This record gives sequence, structure tokens and C-alpha cells, in this order.
Amino acid sequence: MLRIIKGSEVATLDELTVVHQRISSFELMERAALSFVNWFTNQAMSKSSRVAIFFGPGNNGGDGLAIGRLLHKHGYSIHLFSCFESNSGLSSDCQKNFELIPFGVLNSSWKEFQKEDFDCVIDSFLGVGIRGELRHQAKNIVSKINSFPGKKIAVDLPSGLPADTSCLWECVQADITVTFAFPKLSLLFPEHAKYSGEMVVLDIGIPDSIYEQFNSYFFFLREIDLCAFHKTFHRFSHKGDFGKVLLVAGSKGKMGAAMLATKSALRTGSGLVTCLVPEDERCSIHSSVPEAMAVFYDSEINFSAYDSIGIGPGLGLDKLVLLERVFDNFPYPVVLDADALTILARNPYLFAKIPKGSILTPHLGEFERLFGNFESHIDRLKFAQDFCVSHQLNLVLKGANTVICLSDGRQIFNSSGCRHMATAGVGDVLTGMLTSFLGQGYSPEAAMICGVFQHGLAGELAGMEKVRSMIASDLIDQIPASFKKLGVE
Ligand SMILES: NC(=O)C1=CN([C@@H]2O[C@H](COP(=O)(O)OP(=O)(O)OC[C@H]3O[C@@H](n4cnc5c(N)ncnc54)[C@H](O)[C@@H]3O)[C@@H](O)[C@H]2O)[C@@H](O)CC1
Ligand SMILES: [K+]
Repeated sequence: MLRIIKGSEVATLDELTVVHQRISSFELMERAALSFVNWFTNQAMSKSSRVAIFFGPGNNGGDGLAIGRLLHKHGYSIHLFSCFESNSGLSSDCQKNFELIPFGVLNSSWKEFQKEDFDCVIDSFLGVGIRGELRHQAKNIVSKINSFPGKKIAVDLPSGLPADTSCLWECVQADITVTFAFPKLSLLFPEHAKYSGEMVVLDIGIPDSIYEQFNSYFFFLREIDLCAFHKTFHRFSHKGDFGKVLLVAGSKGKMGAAMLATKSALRTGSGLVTCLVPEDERCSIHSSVPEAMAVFYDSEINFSAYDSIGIGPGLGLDKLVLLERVFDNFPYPVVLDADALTILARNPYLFAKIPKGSILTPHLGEFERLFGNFESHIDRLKFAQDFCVSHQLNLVLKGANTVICLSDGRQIFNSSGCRHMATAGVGDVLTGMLTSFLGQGYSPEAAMICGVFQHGLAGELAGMEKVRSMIASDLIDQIPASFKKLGVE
């Protein structure tokens, strides 16, 4: 998994890479520019597009100049806009690229930018080098860039955005941020959505081993990381090996949630799925998911007969006693979602009773209900870390870049998913997937990594086909394709 390091450490990352790969820092910058241009030319942007590039005096500006030179070579019409008063303070690689500006590429002051003259703006004014509050003149430049109504693409970071903390001033509002090597932490904060826009991470060939020299408890989960966490089953495996799963879910009027979680657990590979539901509602489960079994709220249940238990989707808020019964009688990690989280929020004494290693899956609203309001995402994450470590629990904070908060303090940002997943029932599907992986004998960490990533991947596949018409059942239908895409049978 890719370590997310601090903005202030990027210069050291740069130096270590340059030494390790025996290249110059100019060559590393060229690599970054080439990867950007490769991406840009694949974006169906017409060659007749008029592209404005704002460039600053540091290496972010150097990237912009190199990008301008390469795009000019591809036939784009490029106009550079310098964001500084004098050429004397340029970083050495920015200076080198400045000297390489090709004949035919216009270069003016940022003050002369006319928004009507362009189809696209590339923002390479400031990157991870910003320190402290944005200076007055820089704020004017940011406003100028933001006055452009068309597509704005930020290089590495939207200018003005600090790399690791919440932003208290106006930054460039990019439609897309193309960031190099690893996602800068602040690009993953929901409060920065209007600045970062869509995020693209481009590999610039820095080996993972170099990141390991930095201390960080933040990680970024990519598709290539997944296989190592999946279990393999052999030809003598039988349905018992794939786990006996119990889903405690559903109440009158909310049986859909139980059905989604149940179907999802079956599609994720569970051999035997039982649903604990109100007896009156048994017909709905039997007719919609014939592969599942049902037991009823009022009967005696031997919880320890199951390999994993997921509790919460559509459960109703009157199940405090049931929740306590599960905690008292099941010693292994459980998955807690939806109404189970609200019951917890109302009865915090229960935190101490939750089996160690369990997984709580709140979205931002549920997190607030459980733990209160936070001014910034970084404060929220710090609280989640302390909570997970002190209670020896895991937490999946659901959102655009879902964060897997582990009981050892590590926090892993997910990279899969799409905006069409913001629809009813998608959380119930995740509960089914996590419970299923736990039941198949995955550790809580492996269950969360595989469940969260694959949930996002299935969402992407469903979103491609169904766009905004996507519903949670479409996501379940794509779980098999998500296994195939990962090469997991
Ligand atoms: N190590 C890496 O991985 C690579 C980094 N590269 C680029 O290098 C960038 C970092 O370059 P630098 O370290 O030169 O920094 P930047 O170019 O991001 O910023 C430096 C400039 O910001 C100004 N500045 C600092 N604080 C400010 C404030 N509060 N208000 C206004 N201006 C302020 C400084 O005066 C300086 O001129 C990255 O964002 C990336 O774009 C790329 O060249 C590729 C390789
Ligand atoms: K930038």
C-alpha cells in the first residue's frame, strides 16, 4: 500500500528518488510532465483547444512549463502566464524549463489573462511548497484563475491548498486535480471537494521502497494491493469453508435493507447465509433471496454457531436488548452498521461490550451521531484513530474516499468508487460484503481492505453502465465482475 507522506517531505522524496534511480531532478520533473501530458492527450481534448498555463516560480511552475513545452509539441495552442514579478527567484529546474520555452509559445503576466480567449486552464502556480496562509498577491492570482468559467486542471494540488491540513482561505477551484506519485492528504478531505474536483493520481516511477523511509500512518489503497489480502480456496473446499454468516437486519417497512445485505453476502462468496428477521416478514426474504435461510427475532438463537455476524441494516431502533445478546454471546468480530450504530450512539456504555476487532461502518452523518461534530476531516480522523486504538475496534468511515481506520492506528484511504454510489442501500451492500469476508475466515483488516475496495470497484462497474440511474442492486450484480477484474476466483 502506498504511504501518504507530508507535503513538506516531498522534497526529500524527490532527493532520495534522484539518488536511487541515478537521474537528475530535472529528469524527474520531465517524467512528471510527460505523465501529465500522456493523461491530458487521452482526455478527448481537441487539438484546437486554446490552453492557458499559469506557472509559479517553484517546481510546480517548472512542471507547468515542461507540460506547456510538451503540449506545444503535440500541436496544442499554449499561452503561458507567469505568476511572479521577477525572473530572478525561480527554482533551478523551473529556470531550466523557463529557458526551454519554445518559439511560438506566448508568455505574459497573469494580469493579462483574458478568460474569453481559452478553452482550458492548467494551474501550475503553487503545489506542495506553500507554507502558512496564502499571501495577498497569491490570493489575487487564485481569484484570476477562478474567474475562468471553463475546465480548470490543477497540477499536483489546486494552488493555495495546503498539502496536509484544512484550508481556511480561497484556493483554486479545480475541476480535476492531477497529482503526482501519491495523493496529497488534503485532496482526500470532503471539505475540499470544491477545490480538488476529481482526483487523478499519476505514477512517476518512485518505488514503494522509498516511501517506506517515511513515517506515516496514512495509506492509499490501490487495485494492485488487493490480491495479497484475498484467500484462495482449493477444489476440496465445501460450503462450510466459505463461512456461516448471520445478518441481523430488517424490520417492518425496512426489509429491503436486509435483502440487499443478504444478497450481497451470498454474491461475495458466503456458503451459508441466514437472516435474523421479524417472523411476519419471513416471506419477503424467502421469496426474494431463496438461497438464504431465516431465523426469527423471538426465537432462541445460538449465535456462536455462526462464523460472522453483521448487524444493523433496516434493523429498527428498538433492538438494544438483541444487540446486547449478540455482544454477550458472540466472541468474534462483528460488523455494525446503520440502526445498530444509532443504538450505540444512544447507549455509549455499549462500546465497551463490542467484541474486539469488530468493524463499525458509519457514514459522515452516523459518525457525527456517534462522536459529535468536527471542524475538519483531520480532526475527525484523529478522533477516529484514538477511538479505534483505545477500544481495539475498527471503523470504516464511508464517503468519497472511504477511510479504513484500523485498531492499530493506521488509516487507509480507498481509491475505488464513483459518485453514482450515493444512493439508497449501497451501505447495506457493504455490510453484506464485510460480513461475508469475515465469515470466510478473513482477518478484520483483510475483510475491510477487500470489502471496501471491491464495493467501490463494483460501484464503478455498475456506474459505467447505469450512470445516475444506478441502484444498490446493480452494484450487487457487479460483485462477480469485480472478482474477475481482480483475478480472484
Ligand atoms: N518530489 C516530487 O515528487 C516532485 C515534485 N514536483 C513538483 O514540485 C512541486 C513542489 O515544488 P516546490 O517545493 O518548489 O514548491 P511550489 O512550487 O509548490 O511552491 C513554491 C513557491 O511557493 C511560494 N510560497 C510558499 N508559501 C507561500 C504562501 N503562503 N503564499 C504564497 N506563495 C507561497 C514560495 O515563495 C515559492 O515561490 C510539487 O507540488 C510538484 O508539482 C514535480 O516536479 C515532480 C517531482
Ligand atoms: K497547482
